[in-house]
Amino acid sequence: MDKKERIRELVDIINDLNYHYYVLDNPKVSDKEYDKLYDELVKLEQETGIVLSDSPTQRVGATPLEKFEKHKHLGKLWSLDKCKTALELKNWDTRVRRLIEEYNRENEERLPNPTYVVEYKFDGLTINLTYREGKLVQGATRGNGEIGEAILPQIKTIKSIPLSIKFKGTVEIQGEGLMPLSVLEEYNKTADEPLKNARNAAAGALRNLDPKVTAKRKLIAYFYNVGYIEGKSFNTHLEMIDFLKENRLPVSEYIKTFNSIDEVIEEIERVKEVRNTLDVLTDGLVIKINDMRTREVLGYTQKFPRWAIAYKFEAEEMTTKLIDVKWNVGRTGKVTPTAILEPVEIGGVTVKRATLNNWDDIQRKKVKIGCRVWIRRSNDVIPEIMGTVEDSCENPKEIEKPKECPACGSELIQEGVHIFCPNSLSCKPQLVSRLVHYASRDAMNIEGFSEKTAEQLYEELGLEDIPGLYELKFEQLINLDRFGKKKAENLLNAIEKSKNCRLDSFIFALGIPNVGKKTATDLANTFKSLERLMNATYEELIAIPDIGDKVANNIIEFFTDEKIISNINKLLDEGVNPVYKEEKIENDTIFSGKTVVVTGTIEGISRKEAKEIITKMGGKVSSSVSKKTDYVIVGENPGSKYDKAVELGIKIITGREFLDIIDSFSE
Ligand SMILES: NC(=O)c1ccc[n+]([C@@H]2O[C@H](COP(=O)([O-])OP(=O)(O)OC[C@H]3O[C@@H](n4cnc5c(N)ncnc54)[C@H](O)[C@@H]3O)[C@@H](O)[C@H]2O)c1
Ligand SMILES: [Zn+2]
Repeated sequence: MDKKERIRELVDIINDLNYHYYVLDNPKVSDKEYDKLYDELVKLEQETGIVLSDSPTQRVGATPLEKFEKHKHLGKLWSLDKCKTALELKNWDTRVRRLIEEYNRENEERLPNPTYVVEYKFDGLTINLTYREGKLVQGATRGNGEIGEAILPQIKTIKSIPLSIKFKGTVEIQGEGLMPLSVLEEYNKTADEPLKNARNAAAGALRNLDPKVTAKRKLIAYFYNVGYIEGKSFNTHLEMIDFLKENRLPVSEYIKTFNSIDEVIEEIERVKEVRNTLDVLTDGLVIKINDMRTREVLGYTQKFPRWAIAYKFEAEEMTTKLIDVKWNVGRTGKVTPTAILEPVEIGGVTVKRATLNNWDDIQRKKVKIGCRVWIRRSNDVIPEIMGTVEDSCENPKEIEKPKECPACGSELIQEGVHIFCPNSLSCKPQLVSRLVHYASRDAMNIEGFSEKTAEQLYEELGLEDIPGLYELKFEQLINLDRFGKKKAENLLNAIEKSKNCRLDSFIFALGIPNVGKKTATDLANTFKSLERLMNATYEELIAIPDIGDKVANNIIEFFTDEKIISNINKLLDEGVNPVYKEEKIENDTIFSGKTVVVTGTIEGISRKEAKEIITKMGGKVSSSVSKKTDYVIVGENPGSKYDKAVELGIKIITGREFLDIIDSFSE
């Protein structure tokens, strides 16, 4: 195919993708796949000089839907130029600086050196508010940048958007309507049709004809631009943001300025690490020139301003084909589906498997073998299937709900939305993973005990339960494949050693559903003995700060199961002896029995750590300085507590001295 034909083809493909994305709020491909086609088109247009009249590179967004009234924006809404690497960003900066220099050479009134404003690039639906005489009179989508859809009733459901403002002139304010990720997760737990991602969720909600539906989606919004204003102008972006704040529009707390592009690049690296902790979807950062006069000089292309650029992060969402679904049995007997995928790269990692929570989830997400599915992977989270790409199935095959255990063939039982293999005694994967968990480091810490060991013990020695571990004999082990004298002895010693264990480790080792290391420690600290924990009441459990209704019930049910009680008794009979050890508190240190206040930052140690150490050293940490205070530890940039300490003549310890004290304490 020659370049001209390919251009025609790409224009058609991209226009179709735009229609699904902007008009139907239901994209057919991931942004990464879209961007690849778009970049190819841009390159071909540059190479050939051919730009078709309906090329998507010449337009913003898409034509507004007929079902809404139209709104003509007073100031145009733009798209953003984008880059993905530090080098591309530097190239943009070089262009900006060159244009500034050219201007400065020819004009008396020089433009200032650029200051860069950095903001999150929110991934939701662009909205444009119109206020007249201090009243919110219109709210619209971006549409094609000049004409959008009027969706005022829908926009009014966003509670943080003020219906009236102090400023009385006509003004248009642009921002982004968003569905917080926590809201999306909550919504998807019970929705008949789960939403595939937060962007489509927000866009679909705002462009729903029924504002009641919009209201249920609990959207929020952030504003970042004044597109049109009567009788007022701003010298800088920051001034404009202050205007938005004064008029009580919701503005993101995150906004930073830098004087060099290298500092911006450092900031990008930093934000990449933390972006997964945000509760809203961001697909990058936007870098803007702060000075408004410079913006005027730099101007616009057909599609975007030259004074701003989006730095796009690695995509977290992709589409790929579902090849198969495998059902696996876990430690508790729960049988869960794993999706086997056509390998796909997401954020530099090749993803081949993803989780599907349960059979109901598969039904709600309309997932079938042979269809393309949406995968989301963010940092260390296990990849998850979010939904199916519409009209993407080739010979789709329904996923059947298993009736028998894939490992042992027992008839499965349904409990709520989950299915379980009831054969907890001799279903191999259940026993193997229980043994591995029991022996793991945070549990009984049996050194040298691997999954392979567990399988051998089960298959070759017929080990049926955890207490059986303590009856293993040297003669049995020595006969196992890959076991020598040394290895057999080591294993027996490690098993023997595990008998003297800490209560919290033992509780964790039991594998109570939803009781992790932290909860196990809380339980040990509260009940101080296994017997008291086994007899704990619901009220006692729920009174522990981090334990909720579900976990409390899990614990009670666990300790009423006769099989489990009998296993625990066997373990105790074998000599396992979990003891509760009080955290030892030193009573012979500089802080013993003293009241201590910490102020300012101490390098290399957090406030929380400092408090923990002082407590461990027998001191009492207080938050305010009074005559009863014995010591005030003063770090960098101390607050008024330092002045107060000086005024009351309280002994001061510097951050440096404190670090020395800790060092000599821990030696
Ligand atoms: N998957 C698909 O099928 C498909 C189809 C079309 C477009 N897209 C995606 O959309 C992108 C281009 O579309 P676009 O022009 O709508 O968006 P864009 O990525 O070019 O970004 C421009 C928009 O960013 C928003 N924005 C968020 N935070 C901002 C901030 N702090 N300051 C200024 N603006 C901010 C604004 O609303 C603005 O309209 C593509 O690169 C692609 O990833 C995907
Ligand atoms: Zn089974």
